[in-house]
Amino acid sequence: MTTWVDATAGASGDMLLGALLGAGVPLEVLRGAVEAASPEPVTLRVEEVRRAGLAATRCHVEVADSTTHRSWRDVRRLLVAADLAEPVRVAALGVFARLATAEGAVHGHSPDDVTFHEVGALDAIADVVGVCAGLDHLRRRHEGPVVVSPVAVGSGRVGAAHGSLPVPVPAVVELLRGVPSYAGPTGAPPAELCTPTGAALLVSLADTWGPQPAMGVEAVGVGAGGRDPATHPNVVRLLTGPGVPTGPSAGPATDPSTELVVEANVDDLDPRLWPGVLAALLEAGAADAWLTPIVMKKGRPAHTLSVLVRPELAERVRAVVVAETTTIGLREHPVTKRPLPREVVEVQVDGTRVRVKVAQHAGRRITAQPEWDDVAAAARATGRPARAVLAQAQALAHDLLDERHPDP
Ligand SMILES: O=C([S-])c1cc(C(=O)S)c[n+]([C@@H]2O[C@H](COP(=O)(O)O)[C@@H](O)[C@H]2O)c1
Ligand code: NI
Repeated sequence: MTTWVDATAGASGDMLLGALLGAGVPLEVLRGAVEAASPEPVTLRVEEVRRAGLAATRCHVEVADSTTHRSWRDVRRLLVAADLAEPVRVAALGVFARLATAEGAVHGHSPDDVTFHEVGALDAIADVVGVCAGLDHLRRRHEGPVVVSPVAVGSGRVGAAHGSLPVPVPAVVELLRGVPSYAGPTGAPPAELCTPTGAALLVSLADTWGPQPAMGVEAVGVGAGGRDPATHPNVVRLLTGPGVPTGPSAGPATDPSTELVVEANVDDLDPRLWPGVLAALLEAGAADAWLTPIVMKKGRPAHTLSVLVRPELAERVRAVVVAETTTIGLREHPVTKRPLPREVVEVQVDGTRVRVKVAQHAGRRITAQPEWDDVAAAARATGRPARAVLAQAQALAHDLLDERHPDP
């Protein structure tokens, strides 16, 4: 599943929240994460609005007036202690680390000494945690890359704590180093189109940058900004749907695609580190990562580490292999991947959600495999044996799909 974020009218935290809601993320997912991370009450209020004639979703982040200034250390402590799903916590920490590094660079401080005021108030915590939770929700159902368009940053000047700042504001310039950005829609009045929080979210979420890739769009979210200039719709759009291979083999999403296998033979890594290496590679976007025991040159017992990855995510995988193992070189070869058509459905086993991956061949359902992490969680929650949960989830998925698409 591909996600494309259209930031050609700019981006801010609340615009991204609106886009995620419009693309089908339940408000409760965002509220749950925001409430878990906020030290003071925060309300998310949703309103259907128009921007230059386009229907859009406005997410208002409402917080009580507060004079509390929080440093990056304070925000980090809040996020580490919050009752958040681990991937959401890691993503939110990454976004705030980028903000702190950018603010530190601009003001000449170390990131740890950065005090957020405008950028670090409660609404920014809500924006960051809410967007990370919303994207995590989409990705749990559908793995796949996030592609972000070139970012419109705006022009002119904006009032901030330091007086009037030039647009793009200095923190945005730092955050968007090396990624495509430009002033924005022709004829747009001078304004700040991309805020530091919006920029930090975009660079953290993006796997790659560019125009909409070939994809079969299914869900569309249109997130409204606060202003409504007549020159262009002040919105972020978020599109999701299956990626479609292009080029000579273009066809449906399940056509063969070319991926890379990145490999290294390693004989000198503490074996207790391997499980963490494999987990970090999957976290970085690898489709699979595995070890094969081998006997290497000089009769040394060793492992071949193999990682299957889409080309656009290969750079992240290379960085993880080099950082997490002792290898000083990599081998790579292209492979053809032939995925069967599949979808993920959700069933409830004794009130606990279990995702089931259902694959087809020649137009018929051939497997329905519950996600093991969900089965283990449901077994823990219910006290039932995991194999009973697994069998029930499988049967429920077949029942659900029989109702939806009865076999001819
Ligand atoms: O508060 C600070 S230090 C601050 C720095 C900068 C720099 O670019 S440096 C910019 N701003 C402005 O604050 C508001 C709020 O930003 P959010 O990301 O929290 O929405 C925005 O106008 C920034 O340009 C503040
Ligand atoms: Ni600043």
